[in-house]
Amino acid sequence: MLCRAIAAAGRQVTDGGSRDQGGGVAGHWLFAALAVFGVASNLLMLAGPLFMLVVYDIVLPAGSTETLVVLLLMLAAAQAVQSLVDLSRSRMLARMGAMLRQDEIAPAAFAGAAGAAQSGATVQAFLGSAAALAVLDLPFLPVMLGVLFLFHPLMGALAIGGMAVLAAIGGVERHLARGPRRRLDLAAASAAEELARAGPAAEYLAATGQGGAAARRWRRHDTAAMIAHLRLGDTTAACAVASRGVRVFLQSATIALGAGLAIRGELTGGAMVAGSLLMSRILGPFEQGMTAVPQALRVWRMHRAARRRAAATPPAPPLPGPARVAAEGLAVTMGEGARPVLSGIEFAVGPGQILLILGRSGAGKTMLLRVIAGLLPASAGRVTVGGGNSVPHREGPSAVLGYLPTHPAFCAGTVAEAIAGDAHAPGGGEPMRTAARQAARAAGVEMALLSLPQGFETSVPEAETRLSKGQLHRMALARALAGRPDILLLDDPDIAHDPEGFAILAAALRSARARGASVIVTARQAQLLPLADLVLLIEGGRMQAFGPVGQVMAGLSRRASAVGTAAPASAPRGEVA
Ligand SMILES: Nc1ncnc2c1ncn2[C@@H]1O[C@H](COP(=O)(O)OP(=O)(O)OP(=O)(O)O)[C@@H](O)[C@H]1O
Repeated sequence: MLCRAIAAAGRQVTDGGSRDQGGGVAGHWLFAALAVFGVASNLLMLAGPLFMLVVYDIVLPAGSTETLVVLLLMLAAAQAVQSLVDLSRSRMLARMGAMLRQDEIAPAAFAGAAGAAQSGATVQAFLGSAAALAVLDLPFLPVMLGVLFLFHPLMGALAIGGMAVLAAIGGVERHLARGPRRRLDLAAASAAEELARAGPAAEYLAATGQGGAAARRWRRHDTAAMIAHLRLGDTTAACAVASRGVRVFLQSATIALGAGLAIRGELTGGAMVAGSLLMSRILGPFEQGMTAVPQALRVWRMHRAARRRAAATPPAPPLPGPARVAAEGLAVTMGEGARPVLSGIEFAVGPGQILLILGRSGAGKTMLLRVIAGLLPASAGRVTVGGGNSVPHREGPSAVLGYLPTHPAFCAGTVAEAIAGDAHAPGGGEPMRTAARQAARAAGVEMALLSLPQGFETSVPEAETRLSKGQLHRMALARALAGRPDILLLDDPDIAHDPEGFAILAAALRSARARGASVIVTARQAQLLPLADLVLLIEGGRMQAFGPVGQVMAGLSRRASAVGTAAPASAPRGEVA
């Protein structure tokens, strides 16, 4: 049974885990084997006390050396079997941990993989530890306790009293450690954040000489963490010493109690010694179990939360129709009771149309693009991406979507993979490299990328140190264009800010429109207006106007001349007023 369980679990782990077939079978075998082996291990635990009982009460009075040798051999065999059984239980639990870890990580989207990997690693580490075995052994404690009661009720009562004292010490420890543990977590997190920020800010810190202030702040947090760590250590050490003292004393107290009962003829000498051994086999696992159970509950809650997160992110459905993006009564609120950062947004962009979203800094342009890209949920209304409209908020896979975020960043890999790896996954290879070259050409960055040490095969981290900010931005535009996406979302493409870049962007937008893509671009300035078919004006998160460019501009001009001022966004290259 053990071999089948471990082999099935091992197969599942190495195969990448098909939970429906091999995974489920392996899980059932493991549970069954764990239960059987748990019973066996705990029954074998009684071999030692039984040996004492027989030696003191039968072998010594009979004076039989042969019986003593046979009993000793039987005890050695029992303990060898118990060691094997416990080793097998540890191995089964470790494999169960690996299966659960795989369960958590497999469904996680790559973007959320860090959280899943962390919780998966915690689950695996717990199940591979002695604490997990201690939890599994807890249900067998009443059996041991029952045997002690059989020896004599007073011995059982002493064990229960000892367990109550150990539980009280555990409770005091939890109470005293709560404060230092909270302070330690806070200070350690602040120190880690200070260090994490020092990396990206290294140039600023060096140039302005503020490394001293940052270092002082980090040292303050680190010192607070160190002090809290010391206090926590003092508390746990004191409680551990007290627990150990109680356990050792109780073992001697059992002997004393047994001796007293033996003097009164209520207990045999063998039961006295066996009872003392049994007492240590009860109190040790009980003490371990007290710290292991809260740990197990924390790990279980973490695992359940990870499974819920995985279930809450189903794969995107296929694009149901032609490229089209529309919003109806869309609103976005960040946090409970907060003012909406977007409200009353309504628009529709068809295939082969370019929509320009214009607004001042902080108007809500990025928020709107993020909702369309499926990165932010709408709190009211809906956005449909593609031809369908049955799913509220958003539908459509991101694979057909080209996206240029405000602060583009790239995953590790080569430049070619960074640009076209997703558009051509899982194929990769030559088609991917060709697509990367074409997209880079369209974004005006091909020559810069070819001049890198290994051209398009240069690693992204190296390219990032060798390319200018503008070139990296163009590389991000190339990534958005790669694979000729049906829907193209460009957030404030700063390539538009110089004449050469403007011409490149204009050509890329016209080409996307010509092949029937729906294009949405955000900007603070109006110089992209001549390229657009539609314009959406936002102010303070609210839609001011939407429609064909000529119509919206004419409306603005009429409104402006009615109040005797110039039209705000009508100046082709002026900032939106
Ligand atoms: N996480 C957040 N929580 C609460 N409010 C936010 C959050 N992120 C952004 N905002 C607010 O939402 C509003 C719109 O922000 P958004 O980034 O969409 O502006 P924008 O029009 O793109 O500006 P810019 O042109 O400067 O990039 C801003 O007032 C901003 O302060």
